Amino acid sequence: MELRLCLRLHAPPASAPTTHPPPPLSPSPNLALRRLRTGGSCAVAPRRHARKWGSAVCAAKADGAQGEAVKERSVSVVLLSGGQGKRMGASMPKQYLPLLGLPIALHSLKTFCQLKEVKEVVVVCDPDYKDIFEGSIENVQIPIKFALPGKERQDSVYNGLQEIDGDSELVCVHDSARPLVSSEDVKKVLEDAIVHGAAVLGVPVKATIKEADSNSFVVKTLDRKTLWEMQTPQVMRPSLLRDGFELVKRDGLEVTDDVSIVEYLKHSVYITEGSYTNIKVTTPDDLLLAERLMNEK
Ligand SMILES: Nc1ccn([C@@H]2O[C@H](COP(=O)(O)OP(=O)(O)OP(=O)(O)O)[C@@H](O)[C@H]2O)c(=O)n1
Ligand SMILES: C[C@](O)(CO)[C@H](O)COP(=O)(O)O
Repeated sequence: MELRLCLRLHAPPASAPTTHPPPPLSPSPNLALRRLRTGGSCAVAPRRHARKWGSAVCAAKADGAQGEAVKERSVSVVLLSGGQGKRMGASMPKQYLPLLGLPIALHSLKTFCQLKEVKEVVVVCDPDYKDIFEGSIENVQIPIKFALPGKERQDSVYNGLQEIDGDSELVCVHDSARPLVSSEDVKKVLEDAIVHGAAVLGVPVKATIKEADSNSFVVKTLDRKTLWEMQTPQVMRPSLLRDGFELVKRDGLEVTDDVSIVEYLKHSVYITEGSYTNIKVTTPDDLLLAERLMNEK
């Protein structure tokens, strides 16, 4: 499918190469450091071989098994574009700021529209910004639908979920503020979601993380090799998200990501190892970093 972006707000970007860096197969710098500290041999299993922690969350592939095929046109994408971007402090919501000449939100829209697995995209956005999406992509063969944003991110996800096709096998929730997600990583997380019912892109935490009390005293140091930073897409069977939302709403729970809703159902969630480059543009420095990473793509 040939896609051509025709922008009303900004000129189209110069055609960029579509190759992506390979997924991070080599151990993280932290792992290398821990190797050094233990005299060269690896005292901990590489993170991609980590297996299980907590009650309901499993870590990324241990056996290198191939993911299951995701059927063509079986996935509904909910593209979240309903935030205000307060931390960015710009004159418009951050997802509409230009990144290499294209509004941030259109970068991932383009990525999803190019995937044969995707049957539709539900854009959750303020109606004032609908025209940024409408007609932004020429020759697109899937419907672009719209839903209204809610007060919090989870309310926007709920509204988007109401608009998806009833026959979809997976719902794939993505922050439009993550313009750098690669189609390879999206495909991996879709495959894992088909196998496990729910999967999320994540990367091993690089920092040392401590829990503190309300007086800023350390309570404990968390075991870094069990910690992953969550990204989007977050993908699950639609029934899991619907059932989860019922419980979450009943119990008045606030969540900051979507698989938390599935975890609340006590259903397992698989972490698909993603890329550190899949950053969320949150503050002005992220915009500079995103520009640089996008140029290197
Ligand atoms: N009520 C909301 C809040 C957030 N989002 C979307 O969820 C993603 C992640 O949220 P975040 O980065 O926190 O965006 P904002 O809420 O816009 O940022 P801020 O907290 O700085 O206002 C973004 O793509 C944002 O547009 C949304 O659709 N509806
Ligand atoms: C879902 C998420 O992108 C995972 O990292 C993130 O939690 C959403 O952003 P927020 O800034 O916490 O609303």
